[in-house]
Amino acid sequence: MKGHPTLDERASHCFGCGPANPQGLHLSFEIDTTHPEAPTATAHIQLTQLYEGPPGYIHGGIVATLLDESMSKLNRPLSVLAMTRHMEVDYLRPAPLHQPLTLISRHLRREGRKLFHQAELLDSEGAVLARGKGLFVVIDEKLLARTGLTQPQI
Ligand SMILES: CCCCCCCCCC(=O)SCCNC(=O)CCNC(=O)[C@H](O)C(C)(C)COP(=O)(O)OP(=O)(O)OC[C@H]1O[C@@H](n2cnc3c(N)ncnc32)[C@H](O)[C@@H]1OP(=O)(O)O
Repeated sequence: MKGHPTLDERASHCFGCGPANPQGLHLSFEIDTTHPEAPTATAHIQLTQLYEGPPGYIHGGIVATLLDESMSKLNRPLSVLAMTRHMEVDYLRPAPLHQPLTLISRHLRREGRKLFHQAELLDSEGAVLARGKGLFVVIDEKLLARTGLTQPQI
């Protein structure tokens, strides 16, 4: 795969976390590996009207994106490359724009190639606004190669 960019080199336009995407969310996560088998990822966010769905609130698709991105950040500390295979979202309360919110994900369990994660979007009082559960499937070098990428250092 010499000559092909690594995944990290191509990830800078990721809508969720890529610094080079001017229209992206620019999410930045703190990863806690105090318990290496159960890492967590936390981001502090505050979204503008660009992401509005119902008046004053975050669009539901963006809420799903936040949860998905948050869960995806658990894969590297688990030393795997994995993609979302399935996710479900509980929209518990409308998520407000212009207010500080917290995004927290945690790894639940692994069954072979299947990683089960969970993520929550919380308001400043700690109330859960949305909860996602995700199945991420570990991908191999062959799939990565089909996308023209090479393995990053993990
Ligand atoms: C490269 C890393 C990039 C990181 C960027 C992160 C961005 C944020 C995260 C994302 O949004 S990723 C983008 C959205 N996801 C995708 O585009 C993935 C598209 N799907 C695929 O490419 C393939 O489906 C995938 C590589 C994930 C898996 O394909 P496979 O053919 O290797 O696996 P398969 O579909 O057979 O499913 C694997 C296992 O999951 C099981 N499974 C599927 N759906 C299930 C379900 N709903 N519940 C429980 N198990 C389920 C399935 O039965 C099977 O179980 P077994 O291995 O035990 O046989």
